[in-house]
Amino acid sequence: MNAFEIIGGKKLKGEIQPQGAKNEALQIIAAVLLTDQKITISNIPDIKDVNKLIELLGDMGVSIERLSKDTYTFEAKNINLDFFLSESFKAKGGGLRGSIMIVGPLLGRFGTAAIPKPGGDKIGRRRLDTHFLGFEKLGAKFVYDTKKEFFNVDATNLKGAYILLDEASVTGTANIVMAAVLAKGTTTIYNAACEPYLQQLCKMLNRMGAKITGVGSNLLTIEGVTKLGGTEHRMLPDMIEIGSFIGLAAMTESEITIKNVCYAELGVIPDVFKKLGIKFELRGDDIYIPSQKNYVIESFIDGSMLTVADAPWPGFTPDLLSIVLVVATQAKGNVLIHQKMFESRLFFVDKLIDMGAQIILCDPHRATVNGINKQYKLRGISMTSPDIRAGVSLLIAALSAEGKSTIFNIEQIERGYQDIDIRLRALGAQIKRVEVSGPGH
Ligand SMILES: CC(=O)N[C@H]1[C@@H](OP(=O)(O)OP(=O)(O)OC[C@H]2O[C@@H](n3ccc(=O)[nH]c3=O)[C@H](O)[C@@H]2O)O[C@H](CO)[C@@H](O)[C@@H]1O
Ligand SMILES: C=C(OP(=O)(O)O)C(=O)O
Repeated sequence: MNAFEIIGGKKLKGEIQPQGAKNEALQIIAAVLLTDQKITISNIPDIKDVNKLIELLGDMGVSIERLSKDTYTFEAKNINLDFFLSESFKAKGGGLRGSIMIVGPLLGRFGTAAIPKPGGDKIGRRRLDTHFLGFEKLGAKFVYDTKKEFFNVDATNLKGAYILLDEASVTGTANIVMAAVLAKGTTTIYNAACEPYLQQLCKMLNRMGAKITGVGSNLLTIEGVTKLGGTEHRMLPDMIEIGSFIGLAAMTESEITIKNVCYAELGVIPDVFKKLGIKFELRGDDIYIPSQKNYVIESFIDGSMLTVADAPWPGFTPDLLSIVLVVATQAKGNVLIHQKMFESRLFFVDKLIDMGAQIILCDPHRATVNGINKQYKLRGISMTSPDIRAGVSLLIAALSAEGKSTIFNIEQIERGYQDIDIRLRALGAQIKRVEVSGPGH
């Protein structure tokens, strides 16, 4: 096991390039199963979750060639459907959330699919009803083996249908879209998730020959086709990394330029950080954040306390709420953080309280942060990262804190952030990776 040792309290300076988007990569890479033609994908982040999915596809028979650090070709000519019965599939498929998205393409192309209950962060119940109810509407039958925690799905003939999703699930929408593109007839998906990564998926599928309209809205219409072909695709920069770096700059009073952010795709993310009082400017397509000692949280127009809550896109992504929370601890003013989607994503605040932050955890979904306006610095402690975004929030807290912090369980962070220690050191951070034995603190 590895840990990060951080000596905090240093200002950072320089430029940082966000990696390709993790959650886009998982959708896009699963989509290569929809065709026997070659697909070239670039700006793929070199992170644990993505590499696990690529390995899984390789095990299933996809020919994979790595052209450079971030560019691969995939050719899903000969897929070994018997692989689903293997123990190896059970172990690897269950290792990440994104593996669930192989079901839609397999169902669309081969009429059958299986998947162990997928992994991902333990941040509350993470049900899959939307996925399987959608497949059912398209004519598939699914069986869930509760003992083995295994889903089997079969469909001799997928047929287009009207599907009103029970919730705007991101991976659920991606999965149903990927099944529907090869179904017979027209599928309409209402209450579809519509975030940029899903738009990217739909655009790529259209380049492969799919007929999807309504991209970017919550009403998608898909006219099924019989075959899809190859294409090339480039991943967007990771918006969660971009938000994380804005937060990092503010907490550590650093002057940082985040390069090539595709600003138009960031939705309300920049505005939420502005509401925390953080100043930055757009220079070309870079976000420039000057070193700033203090930042003051805005109130609502009527003078009431700011609430930052998550919502399906174009609302604010839940994946950045932990970052907003940590950044607010050093702001001037108060904010209510309302994590509506996930039930257990705020349980890392005890570590921030240990570091000296003033936070009241009101209930599993809400925390009130009393920003201390940098009257004193947080103090370094030893802590364990419970999930990917909490992990990065703790990392940001540690970089701003006085003294030494140790963060255990950094595998959680590294499933989504590429070479994070190396990139932070390039900005002047004192962070080093150390090997530890035992589970940590
Ligand atoms: C691999 C991947 O892409 N993971 C992302 C994906 O997960 P994932 O696709 O698994 O998340 P879903 O969109 O299905 O749902 C996330 C949670 O929000 C709840 N929910 C969802 C929609 C809704 O309208 N109301 C509601 O309450 C769900 O019950 C669930 O608890 O989207 C989540 C929500 O943006 C992100 O946190 C994850 O990082
Ligand atoms: C929760 C996340 O990922 P996953 O859905 O893969 O667990 C995340 O990216 O913040």
